[in-house]
Amino acid sequence: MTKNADIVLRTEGLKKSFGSLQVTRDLDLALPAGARYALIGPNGAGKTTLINLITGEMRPDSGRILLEGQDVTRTGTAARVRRGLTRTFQINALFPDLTPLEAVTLAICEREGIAGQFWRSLTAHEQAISEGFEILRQLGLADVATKRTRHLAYGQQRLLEIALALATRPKVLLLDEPAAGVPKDESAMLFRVIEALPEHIAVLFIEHDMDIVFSFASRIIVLVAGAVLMEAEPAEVRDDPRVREVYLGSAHHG
Ligand SMILES: Nc1ncnc2c1ncn2[C@@H]1O[C@H](COP(=O)(O)OP(=O)(O)OP(=O)(O)O)[C@@H](O)[C@H]1O
Repeated sequence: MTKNADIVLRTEGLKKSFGSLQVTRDLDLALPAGARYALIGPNGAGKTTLINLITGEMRPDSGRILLEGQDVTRTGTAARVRRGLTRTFQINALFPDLTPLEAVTLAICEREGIAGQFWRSLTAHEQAISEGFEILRQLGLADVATKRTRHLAYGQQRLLEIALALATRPKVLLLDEPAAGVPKDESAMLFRVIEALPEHIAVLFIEHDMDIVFSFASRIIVLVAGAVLMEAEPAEVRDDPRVREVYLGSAHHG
């Protein structure tokens, strides 16, 4: 069992309905530091809704969300990001005409509250630039740091989204289909980078490709109709007859 103190993100009894449709049913999750957890489940299981609830884009009908033991259920999205709860989206939302270095540096300046302050000492900006370059290097994007984003391969663009998320200094990183639209050979590369992110960051990712899930997740949470069917290590999930029946049996999606 993971010690209580190691849990970075916890949800308790989360519930959300859209009209009569219960999309999140009494959901209890616990994400320890260093987690590389996959969230899987058939289409409509409520995966994206769960991420939206955790980040604050949606309010739960009841239940609590705890970040490092602090209740953030009523905290706004931006404040959650400042406290280390960050996500990426399924849809690419990058600025095509900025270079990766410009975009990441800008994100760091935003974090530091020095964006747009040209009178600020140059040192502050220089620090932001070198931190930005370091993040890009970590993600294998150093070679394209000064290319315009529109000229990057799609897999590199998805990595840049993760770089922008890292610029917020996350403790919890929620990745909604980070490899969506990326060719299969590039998606394994992308997940190797995710796997190698700093140890202290807890990662929860939604992914439909089971090869990827079984290779890169340290644990898998299986969501069916808004409830956790099981949470276990990949081998156990793979062998579970309920998962085969409910999820893998209906795997013609994504
Ligand atoms: N804003 C909304 N209003 C009404 N219904 C919604 C809303 N958002 C999601 N739903 C419904 O809630 C259910 C869960 O949706 P959600 O997108 O969370 O599932 P998912 O597991 O992420 O699915 P997918 O794998 O297709 O992305 C679906 O039936 C969806 O139609």
